[in-house]
Amino acid sequence: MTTTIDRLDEAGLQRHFDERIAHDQRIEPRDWMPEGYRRTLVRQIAQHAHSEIIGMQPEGNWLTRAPSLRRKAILLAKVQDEAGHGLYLYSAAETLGVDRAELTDRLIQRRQKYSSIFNYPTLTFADIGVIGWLVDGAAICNQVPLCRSSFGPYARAMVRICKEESFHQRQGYELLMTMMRGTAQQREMVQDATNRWWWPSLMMFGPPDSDSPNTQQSMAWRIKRHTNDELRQKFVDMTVPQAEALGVTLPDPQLRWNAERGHYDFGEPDWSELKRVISGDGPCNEQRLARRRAAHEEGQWVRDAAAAHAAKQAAREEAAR
Ligand SMILES: CC(C)(COP(=O)(O)OP(=O)(O)OC[C@H]1O[C@@H](n2cnc3c(N)ncnc32)[C@H](O)[C@@H]1OP(=O)(O)O)[C@@H](O)C(=O)NCCC(=O)NCCSC(=O)Cc1ccccc1
Repeated sequence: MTTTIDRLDEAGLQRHFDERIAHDQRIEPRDWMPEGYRRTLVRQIAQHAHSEIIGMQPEGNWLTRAPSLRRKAILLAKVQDEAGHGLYLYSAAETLGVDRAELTDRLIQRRQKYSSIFNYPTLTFADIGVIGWLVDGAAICNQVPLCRSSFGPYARAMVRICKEESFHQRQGYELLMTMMRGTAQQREMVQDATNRWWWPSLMMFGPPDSDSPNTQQSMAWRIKRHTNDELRQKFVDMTVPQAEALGVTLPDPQLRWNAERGHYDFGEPDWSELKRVISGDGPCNEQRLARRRAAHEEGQWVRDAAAAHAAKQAAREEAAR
């Protein structure tokens, strides 16, 4: 088999790749792949990794002010999980021949994006619950299909990430249930946080399909398995009954069940807001990137020490041979 592939010219390799995609077979790092496929994966996986790392900040904001030791331990574990997700994803990107340090530079220099959702502030502890419920809920909707993405390392990273995300979603919902059983002021906090995070959560799925330059090709390559609008609809359908069970109102007067379609109808997100936030003009963009840059610079001595240690170990092993 390998020798047959070795003898293929560029057109033959492309045909072989297309057949594997058509048969839902995984593409692995050493397989031939079109340059555009590699570039698209690096773009999406790196953005996803950056989102996990920047996504630690809004929740990290409440670590020192969690209302109990139990809530603090839960939040700390969640934020650490997000660091882990970032690391799996950077590792998956590295199998495509890019370097994690280079990807971090691209983020810090604003040459790569991260999810719009992490540019909104976390104003009260109810935001922590709503991030778990809505933001992790949206992340799960988007990422479960990515477990079947055509690129092996990305799909496999997603399996573990999704398991952890679903735990995150449940902890958020449980926190909100607890607050809803509390005082009137706590219930107001939950409603206020829901009002602020609902529309930004819908925007996490990206622009509408009619304005999404990458969807068609990414679907053809089976990197993405559903369009942005399909996933947004799935999220709305899944979330409305959860809001009812919780006792909060979703801030969309157009939200109603459409028996004919078998789905909820919902209002149009403000796409100009998504564009603004993506292009750097959201409420917290400056703060998030400044914090990431400072953490990177302050961590230089750790990277230097790790590199010096690795060099010393390698020299010792060489001497012992
Ligand atoms: C659906 C989409 C995000 C976008 O579809 P595509 O086909 O790739 O693009 P499309 O043509 O539709 O858009 C045109 C342009 O707009 C960009 N853009 C679009 N939407 C956004 C946006 N919302 N924010 C910023 N940029 C956005 C897009 O990159 C493209 O720009 P480019 O051409 O690159 O310059 C896809 O990349 C995906 O599924 N990614 C994997 C999932 C993922 O990354 N999840 C991360 C969040 S979950 C998490 O971290 C877990 C967590 C929870 C709680 C706490 C902590 C952590």
